[in-house]
Amino acid sequence: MAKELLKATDVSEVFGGLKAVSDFNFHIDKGELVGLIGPNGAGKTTAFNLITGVYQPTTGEIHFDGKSIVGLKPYQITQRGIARTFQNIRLFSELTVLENVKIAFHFHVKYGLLESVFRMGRYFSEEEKIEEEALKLLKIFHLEDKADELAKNLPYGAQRRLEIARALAAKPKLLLLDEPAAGMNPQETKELMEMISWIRKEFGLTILLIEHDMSLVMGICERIYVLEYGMIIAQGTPDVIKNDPEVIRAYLGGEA
Ligand SMILES: Nc1ncnc2c1ncn2[C@@H]1O[C@H](COP(=O)(O)OP(=O)(O)OP(=O)(O)O)[C@@H](O)[C@H]1O
Repeated sequence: MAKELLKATDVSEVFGGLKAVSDFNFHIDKGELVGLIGPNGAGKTTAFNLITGVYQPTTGEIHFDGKSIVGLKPYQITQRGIARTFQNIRLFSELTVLENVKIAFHFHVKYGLLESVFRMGRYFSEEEKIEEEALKLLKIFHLEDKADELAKNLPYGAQRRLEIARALAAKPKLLLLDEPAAGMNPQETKELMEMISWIRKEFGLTILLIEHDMSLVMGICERIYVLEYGMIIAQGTPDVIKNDPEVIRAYLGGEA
């Protein structure tokens, strides 16, 4: 059996009087592709914000790779190996497509200040390596022809793909995708699904995704958690979820 990579135990998050996430217990094993679904306001993005250190849990524990990550800052959690994309795309809009990916790589390079000032030695070889790796990622996401365009000038679907490419530049073990297919047409969504499956294998990733597009969730996730009012009301394989009466009631508006 695969080893647990992420585990949340009795996690709650209270905003004022509202329990946005309540007694959240879940786990993701290494290599799994797991979906997190639920109606608007169910607490999905709050769960992502708790995992990535944007919020601290009011109560409960979160372990990543066997160690607690509660209390760590978002950048420390990125360094531990968790990267994410956002529901509202957050790119450096005035930078080029290539620069957006190269910036993320820079978190991982090791060269001293003097070397970078004088642009000598290791700096050059690191820069060349970064550019090469960034271009490789752009190719995976069919963005290599757009490398020199400003990020803001890309069509919406391409901006979403660029966000994933940038997240991968942080070399994560766990990738969190917040509505990656939002705003995409069916053809773009289909291509995105193939890309997600491919990068998982290629990079040995574990993936947790929030998505409203049921064809995507049911098509690629092995396991799904369903949230309603901050609580997990169901979990299981796509077949189990599709036929769960609680899910049909809560999420699909009563239609079988
Ligand atoms: N920073 C905050 N302060 C106060 N309330 C918040 C905060 N963040 C989220 N909430 C509330 O917590 C609840 C869960 O919100 P969240 O954004 O996590 O839901 P969601 O499942 O991601 O919804 P959607 O599908 O609409 O994105 C909502 O009632 C929301 O208004």
